Order: sequence, then structure tokens, then C-alpha cells
Amino acid sequence: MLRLEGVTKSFGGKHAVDGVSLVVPTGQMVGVIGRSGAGKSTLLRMINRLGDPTSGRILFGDTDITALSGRPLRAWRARCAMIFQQFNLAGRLDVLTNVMMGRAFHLPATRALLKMWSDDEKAQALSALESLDMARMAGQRAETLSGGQQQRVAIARALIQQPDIVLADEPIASLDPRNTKVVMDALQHINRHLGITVICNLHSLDLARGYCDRLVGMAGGRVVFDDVPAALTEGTARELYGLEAGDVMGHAAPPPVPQPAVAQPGFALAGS
Ligand SMILES: Nc1ncnc2c1ncn2[C@@H]1O[C@H](COP(=O)(O)OP(=O)(O)OP(=O)(O)O)[C@@H](O)[C@H]1O
Repeated sequence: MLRLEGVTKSFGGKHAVDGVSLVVPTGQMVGVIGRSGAGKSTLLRMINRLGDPTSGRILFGDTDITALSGRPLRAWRARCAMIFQQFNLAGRLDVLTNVMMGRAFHLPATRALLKMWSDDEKAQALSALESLDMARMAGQRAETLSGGQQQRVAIARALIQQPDIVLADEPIASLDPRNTKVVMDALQHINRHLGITVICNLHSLDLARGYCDRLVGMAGGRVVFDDVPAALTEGTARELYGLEAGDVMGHAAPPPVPQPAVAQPGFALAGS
């Protein structure tokens, strides 16, 4: 379970995140919503410790994440994988090598670059790609793939870190509608089938409502809504997005079909 206690991040005198307290149970798919500048990215980055809170605490189980440094901090970053809008792949390297870079948290990156991985590690990377329907592209250069395919490689790279949590910061912002669905389906897949907690910043309210178990709405750095998607009224959406509300509503993705949690070979279910 991830717990945020009064987490604040200030830049100069301004609170980008302002006293956020949240409890996220293992296995939840959480959508963080709100207009540009609401503090969504800053919040996610603090969970991964890419940024340090000015005050407050972040705990995972009994571990105070905010107090970690050195090797324990690197270990936390491995357990708490990040997916970015721009994929952050090495375009000239093949897909499998990119996925193996996820092992750099556990092994020296040079081993991945020199392709010095064990059969077991290679099987794990292929299994991660397979679970996202990308294994057939393992030998292809990353830069030759579509945006949706590249983002699925980034998710596979996150998966071989064997994370408890995946933090996705606007993962579909650069994608067209078809690839948006492919990537959101992939995030839902790792949540439902591998039991990984997913916390996803999304600009589109309809996507957030279609895919997430819970929505956390932010405005001015504060949490102003925290409930199941069905509880989000148009009035609250307008409060969250103001004039943007018309843009963020109305691009509905078909509601995904809930599926039973089944462990995939090669990956431990979170918490097991
Ligand atoms: N490194 C920084 N230095 C100064 N101000 C920052 C920094 N990072 C973020 N901010 C400010 O903090 C506030 C929250 O930014 P943040 O990027 O977290 O919002 P967001 O909700 O993720 O927005 P977007 O959807 O546009 O990414 C903004 O006012 C932003 O300008």
C-alpha cells in the first residue's frame, strides 16, 4: 500500500503540490486528472523520488520513501517504474535491448548494451514483450515503430524491473486515438493480469473514467476530488477543468471489459 501524508512541493514561494494525502491500495488503477499545471506530474515524480517533497512523507508499506538514499533509493525506483509521454527509448537500439535496459536497475547497463544477458533474463524480456503483443518486434530498431508500439516497449521495459507500481505520466499524450487505446489497454492489462498498481496522469476525462478504478482530481496542487469514476459529475469536471471541460469530455473510449487477475509466467504478482 502506498501512502502519501501531507505531501507538499514548493518551487520558490509557489506550491505545485499542496498538502496531498492519499492511500493507494495494492492493485488499484488510479487516474490523476486535472488541468495543465494542477500538479499531476510533480506528484508522480515525488512518488518515484525524481523530485523530493518540500514537506510531508511518502510511505510504501512500512518504508518511508522520502527518507531513502543510495542503494535503497535505487531499489525503490526499480519497484516504482515510470512511463513518460515521450517513451524515452534508445531509437537506434533494437526493441529487446531497450527492454533489457529495464534491468539496469539490477545489473550494470553495459551488460544490456553488450547484450550480455542470461537466457533467463532474455526469456523475461521476451515474456514482457509477448504479454503486450510485441515479441515479434524484438529485433526491430525502436525508432522504426509507431508511437503506440514504442510506448508498449516502454511498458515492457518497466515490467522487467518487476515493479510494484507503474507511474505513467501522460502516457498517451503523443498518440493518435488508435494507439491511445492500444496503450491504455496495455496499462490495464498489467494492472488486471499482473496485479501491478498503476497511477496514471491523464488529460482526457473520458479515458480516465473508462479505464481507472479511482480518479484523483487535482486543482492548484490540491486534491479536490477522490472517488470512483461514476461519482464524478459534470459540475465537478467543470470545477476541475474550467473552460477546458468541453475539450476533455466527449472523446469516449469504449469501457474496457473487466478481466480476472491471472499471473503471467515470468512475473510475480505484486505483493506475492
Ligand atoms: N521545476 C520546476 N520549477 C518551477 N516550477 C515548476 C517546476 N515544475 C513544475 N512547476 C510548476 O508547478 C506547477 C505544477 O506543474 P506540473 O507539471 O506538476 O502540473 P501538471 O498538472 O502535470 O501539468 P501538465 O498537465 O501541463 O503536465 C506548475 O505551475 C508548474 O509551472
